[in-house]
Amino acid sequence: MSEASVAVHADPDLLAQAVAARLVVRLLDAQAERGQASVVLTGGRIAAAVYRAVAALPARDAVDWSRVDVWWGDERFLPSGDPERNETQARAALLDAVPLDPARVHPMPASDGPAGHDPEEAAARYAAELARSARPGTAALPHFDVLMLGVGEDGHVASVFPEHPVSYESRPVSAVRGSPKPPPVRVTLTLPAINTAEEVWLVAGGADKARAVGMALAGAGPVQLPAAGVQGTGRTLWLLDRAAAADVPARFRSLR
Ligand SMILES: O=C(O)[C@H](O)[C@@H](O)[C@H](O)[C@H](O)COP(=O)(O)O
Repeated sequence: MSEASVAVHADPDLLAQAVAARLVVRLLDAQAERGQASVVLTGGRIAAAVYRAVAALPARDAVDWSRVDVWWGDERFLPSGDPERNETQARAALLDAVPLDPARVHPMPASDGPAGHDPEEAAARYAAELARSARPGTAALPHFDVLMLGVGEDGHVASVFPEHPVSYESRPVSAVRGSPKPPPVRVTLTLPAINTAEEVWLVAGGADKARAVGMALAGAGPVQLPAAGVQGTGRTLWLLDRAAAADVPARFRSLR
């Protein structure tokens, strides 16, 4: 497990640009090392800005997109193509613009898909799809080179919400009902699954995130503040704009 580190950028736009540049480099490095790369996407405003910034980067063409696996950390359980789905947002902002292998793009099931209107069944199907991509006999999950997370004002990550039963869940994928952030029904990777990623990046911009970010870095409990329970196996990186970094504890400030 890795110690957290913090990088701060002047404003949300520069934050998105910097995360986009890091993401391209991370995918290139993974492909240089392993011949392929895998990324876990998230939803929300800052994630969409990052995806648009990657699409606009000339260096994105240096990535062999046909050898990138794309997974999602969480999804809003809505019909396929719904504009509120994290998948729809990511496709519009980035995925439709790069030559991915459709077989390597792994959206979470939609509410009008083969799982029917049953988020538990959708979670089970996604867990099975992850397990099929895992190295035989080793694990229930494939290797994730980088897993990106937005951070909610309440400290949620993916769709793991504070004090919600999902924050105690040990299976890798869980249905979520009664989400405090709309829509109420979701599917999410759980903290134990998120924490198998080699690098986890928590991306947050804006003053309304400062409290949650500060408390997570100060060592809050993972049930009270799921962002505090996130740790990549190789690296845990908080990527913030100045406003979101306002309450970062002093011991991380010296690292900037
Ligand atoms: O489905 C979602 O809404 C997300 O995956 C969620 O975890 C999001 O990343 C955070 O709520 C931050 O979202 P913002 O960047 O929009 O604040």
